[in-house]
Amino acid sequence: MTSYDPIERNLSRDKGTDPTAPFVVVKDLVKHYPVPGFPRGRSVKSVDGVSFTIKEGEVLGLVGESGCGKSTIARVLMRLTPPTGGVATVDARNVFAMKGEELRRMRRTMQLVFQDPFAALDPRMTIGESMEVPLAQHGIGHARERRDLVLRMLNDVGLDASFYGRYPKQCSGGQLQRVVIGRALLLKPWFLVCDEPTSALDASMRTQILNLLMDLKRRFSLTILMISHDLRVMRYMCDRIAVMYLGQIVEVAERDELFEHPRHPYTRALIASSMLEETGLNSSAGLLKGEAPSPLNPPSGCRFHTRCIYARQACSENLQNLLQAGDGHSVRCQFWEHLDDVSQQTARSGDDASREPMARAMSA
Ligand SMILES: Nc1ncnc2c1ncn2[C@@H]1O[C@H](COP(=O)(O)OP(=O)(O)OP(=O)(O)O)[C@@H](O)[C@H]1O
Repeated sequence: MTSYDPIERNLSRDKGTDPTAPFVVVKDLVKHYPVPGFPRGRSVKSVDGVSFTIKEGEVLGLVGESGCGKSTIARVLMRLTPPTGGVATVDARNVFAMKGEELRRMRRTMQLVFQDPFAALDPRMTIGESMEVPLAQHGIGHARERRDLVLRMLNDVGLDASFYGRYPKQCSGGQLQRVVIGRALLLKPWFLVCDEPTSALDASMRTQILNLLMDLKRRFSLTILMISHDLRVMRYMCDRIAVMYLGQIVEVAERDELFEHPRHPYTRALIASSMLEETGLNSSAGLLKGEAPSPLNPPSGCRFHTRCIYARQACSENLQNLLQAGDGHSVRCQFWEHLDDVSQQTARSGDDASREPMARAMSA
């Protein structure tokens, strides 16, 4: 067993990496799940050509409706399931090419925090035992040292030493999420992927856990990919936000830029929906036409065109690329520059009641 060196992480980060390069680079990521019983080539296109970067110390948000592929990106990045295509590098190391000892070390530096802390912990093990498992798996410290590290980490995540001997059923959801976050941080990761870390918690707990994550990010110098369907979480936590729709990113921008000048109709609908929800109005009324199409057979052209109130004929015909829209803003909509005019006309005309809530929310 090697003794645990808390600065080992920083030493290995310094080896020959360009400090100005993005820390995480994901390029053309594809994950298709074959459908059993269907002819070859028929597959669920869960992630279909996703690219993004994350700077060191940055929190990038990934937001979109349920089923758009957010968790799949997390699982592929963590090597829990193989990609169908694309490249991902973390600290200039090709994550998908790693094998053996290199892969084992990579797993230590990239950690995933899941949505449901109850499912993430073994109910038969005490909190202390569960937290010590990854330390033992990675050969960190002796039994006594591991116990000390866990007790220190419990304190770091705001729990007292009595939690060491408790079982999960003796803890609340918020306390268990603190345990799960602490367990991930014990391995001193560089990169934390948080997949809906607060969606199983009530509103007051949610804020506490988000505050804790922000505090730990600073203290542990973390780079974070924050996954959520909740734009309020994104606004609170993230430096930049990528919006996903049906396996693709439709817009990426700095947080304030995204909320103040959303350029993709889907982002606009999501923001309007979130604002209506906050004011207690029916958040789904009139904002998006119909249901999201199946990822088994995504629409041609712009995938959002079947639900877009601004869609034109060309939207179903042309393959959409992510275009630079200025100010570090990228958008996958060829008509984005006209959208402000169109929303104003829609708000003025008032001829379609179903569009009014969106127009009102947009101009608020
Ligand atoms: N193992 C699998 N086999 C087949 N299809 C899958 C598999 N895992 C996910 N999918 C499909 O891939 C699509 C994306 O799922 P994913 O869980 O990544 O979405 P999500 O945005 O994270 O949604 P949620 O927030 O509900 O988890 C969905 O249509 C889902 O049914």
